[in-house]
Amino acid sequence: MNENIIPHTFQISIKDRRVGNKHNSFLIWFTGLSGSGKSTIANAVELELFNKGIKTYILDGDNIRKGINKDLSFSPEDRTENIRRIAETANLMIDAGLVVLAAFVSPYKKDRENIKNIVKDVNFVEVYVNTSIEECEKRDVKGLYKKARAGEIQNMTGISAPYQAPESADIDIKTENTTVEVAVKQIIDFITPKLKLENE
Ligand SMILES: Nc1ncnc2c1ncn2[C@@H]1O[C@H](COP(=O)(O)OS(=O)(=O)O)[C@@H](OP(=O)(O)O)[C@H]1O
Ligand SMILES: Nc1ncnc2c1ncn2[C@@H]1O[C@H](COP(=O)(O)OP(=O)(O)O)[C@@H](O)[C@H]1O
Repeated sequence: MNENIIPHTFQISIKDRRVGNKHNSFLIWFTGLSGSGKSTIANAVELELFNKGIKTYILDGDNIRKGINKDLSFSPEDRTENIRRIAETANLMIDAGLVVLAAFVSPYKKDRENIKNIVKDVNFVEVYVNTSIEECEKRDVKGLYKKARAGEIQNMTGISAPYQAPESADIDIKTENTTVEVAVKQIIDFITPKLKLENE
């Protein structure tokens, strides 16, 4: 019963951890179709941050859907639960003082809104990796679109399941006319002021 769970107060706080790391902690959330470029851009942003001494971690399909969420499918209900668990995991990592980069299709607006409730608005940066379905299908990095067209994959986002595009993402990257380098610069420029601790 939830009312019987009484949280402990530990001596080391989120603030202590942030001061120890010399930077703020928050979540950078990448949303977009499969093959839009979420992992490629998140990876390049992490490399840049890591080289500046920022403590980071990437959450993506490989470490989540093959581990903690391996029981979940691509039904709307399971996608909602997928995003909820990832947001809770990210929240712990924010608490641990990290800049977390999360790259998930996250096709439903209400699920992305719920992330803000879990990690709090101030800790949430939304990046829309805005690539058309035509381009993603042309790239077909993993051959999934071909399989979806052949009816071998159900609920494929953009083909047989919806993608609800963000209307006011913090950063909107149109990868069809933006290089990875330019996208990384756009993101780094946006988040740099957020890395600063209060009273710095
Ligand atoms: N039906 C269907 N729809 C969309 N994507 C599919 C599907 N089946 C498998 N895949 C592969 O799983 C990756 C998406 O998982 P996510 O956890 O990001 O999806 S979601 O946020 O729960 O919608 C996605 O990875 P990315 O290509 O990195 O986006 C796909 O490779
Ligand atoms: N401007 C760009 N930004 C990101 N990826 C790009 C861009 N142009 C081409 N690509 C290619 O698109 C593919 C995106 O794949 P990936 O990053 O795995 O997407 P996702 O994680 O969204 O499924 C990669 O092969 C990448 O090299």
